[in-house]
Amino acid sequence: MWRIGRAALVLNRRQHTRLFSASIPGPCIVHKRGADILHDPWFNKDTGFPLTERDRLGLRGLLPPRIISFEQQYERFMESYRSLEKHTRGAPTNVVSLAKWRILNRLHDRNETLYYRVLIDNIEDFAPIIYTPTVGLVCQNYGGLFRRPRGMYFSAKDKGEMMSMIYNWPSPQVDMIVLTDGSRILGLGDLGVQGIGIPIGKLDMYVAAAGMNPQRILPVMLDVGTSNQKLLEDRLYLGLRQPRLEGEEYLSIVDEFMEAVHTRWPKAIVQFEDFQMKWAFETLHRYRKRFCMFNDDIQGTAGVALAGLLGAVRAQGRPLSDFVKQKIVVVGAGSAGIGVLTMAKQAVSRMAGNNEMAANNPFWLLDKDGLVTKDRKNIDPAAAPFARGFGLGEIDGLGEGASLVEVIKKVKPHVLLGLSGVGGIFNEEVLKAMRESDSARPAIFAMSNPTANAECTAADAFKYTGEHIVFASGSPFENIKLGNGKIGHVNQANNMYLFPGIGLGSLLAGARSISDGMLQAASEW
Ligand SMILES: NC(=O)c1ccc[n+]([C@@H]2O[C@H](COP(=O)([O-])OP(=O)(O)OC[C@H]3O[C@@H](n4cnc5c(N)ncnc54)[C@H](O)[C@@H]3O)[C@@H](O)[C@H]2O)c1
Ligand SMILES: O=C(O)C[C@H](O)C(=O)O
Ligand SMILES: [Mg+2]
Repeated sequence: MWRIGRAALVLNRRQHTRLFSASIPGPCIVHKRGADILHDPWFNKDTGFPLTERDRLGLRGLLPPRIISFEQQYERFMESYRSLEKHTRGAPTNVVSLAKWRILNRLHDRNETLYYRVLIDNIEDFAPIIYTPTVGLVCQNYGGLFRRPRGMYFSAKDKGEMMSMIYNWPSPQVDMIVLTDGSRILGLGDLGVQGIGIPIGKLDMYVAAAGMNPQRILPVMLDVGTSNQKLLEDRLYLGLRQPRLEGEEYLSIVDEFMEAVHTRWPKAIVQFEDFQMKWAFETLHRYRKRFCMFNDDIQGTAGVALAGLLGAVRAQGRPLSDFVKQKIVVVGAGSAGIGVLTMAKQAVSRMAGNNEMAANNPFWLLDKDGLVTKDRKNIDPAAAPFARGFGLGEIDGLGEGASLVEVIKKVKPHVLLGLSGVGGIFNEEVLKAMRESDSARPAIFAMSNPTANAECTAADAFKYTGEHIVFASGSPFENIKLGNGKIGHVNQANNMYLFPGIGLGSLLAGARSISDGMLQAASEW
């Protein structure tokens, strides 16, 4: 599926050129003059302005005399990027990644036309820099990296002001908004206002992969405080220095924002991103019938994971209808894990009929307290539908809180899927236990981000479970050389292969809401 995803990304590149060139400011009315144009990344062409435009727009004398074409500027940027790569070779990965992010971010802040052309043409190289995993590092260091504002910030201090604030955004039309409150950034936890890096990176993928007009996207941070004590004590922290709001006080901020944004742009699509679990489900339930919105961590992830689960059946050389016979162990019962199981259960019910599902529950769900069963005390209502202990398909000897190794040894699952946020929990013992899978090609999906939070590396999965596995991860890993010329192929199971299509499809269809059926269709496409 994800290879198709890449094809879709590449396909979009060609489409995108048409779309993008259609949407990027060609001959348009520019109401700015002189230095204001040079300082506006939407309109700036740097040294590419021809003499006629320099005269007409009051730029003569504000640029070096020589006119450098777009293509020459492109080559010049790529040369400086490749030179950076050469001169940082051997430096620590984080240092290199942040240096690459900085050179791309400077271009983004200066000349968006050139930036998106460069990004689209080099998407496989640059996605891991402007998106996962590097974007996680950027969010962690945002206080020191911040140079030029991008997007809008609505804070708890703006209560009652949002309806007027929304008109401060310079673009008359906004199609796509990615919104976060910074409460669960990737697997890095509460990063407060520094989480703005995620909406910016996600929207870059909308432009690069779906051809969205960069002048009609809007990254938004809802700064409702943070529970991250380290940030509250950090002198460079740019957000509200207060504990994170809770309860109705919190929801009133989100309510006011959603009202304000849809007053100005009634058809704007809002993607909720990286909200902590309780608000991820609550806000999805609260808004999905009133606005065109979705939660990417719950629904986008579910779509991508279902695509991968169906792809794993195909990779195991079995008919898709065998999906209902797949035994699937999911580690992580948060917004992502529950989202995946909910969609997978819908797919099984659709394929096999509800009574079959009850009889042979094919899912085992674990969280930080082990296997979730009906004996769990104070079970999370979201996890309850997946608690073991019902139906005839019970495998004896697996009680409440059973460990992952116990579950694998008893169940011999076809699929082991991680959305725990905890790096390395698919350790050698777990991965070796997967050798006993009932599948000739067990699937291991280490979907947590960023890389350090992946449940296992690709190398360990191939090394300990064997070279016949189907492997996918949330953050990119290189393919593995297995020796004798054989390659262990690594897929990327990331919702970036789904949300650009969901947003673009909803926009082009003029959808008033985003249904589960749309996400199912996207995952089966
Ligand atoms: N690949 C993707 O497209 C994608 C999409 C969404 C989320 N994610 C990643 O998934 C991870 C979780 O996201 P979330 O929103 O569900 O987080 P969350 O905090 O809502 O849930 C985490 C879950 O993992 C469980 N857990 C924690 N430690 C555990 C352990 N040692 N063993 C078993 N379970 C454990 C917790 O009990 C909780 O149920 C993050 O790293 C996130 O980046 C990846
Ligand atoms: O941001 C990503 O890379 C995927 C996902 O939305 C996540 O929260 O991990
Ligand atoms: Mg996310």
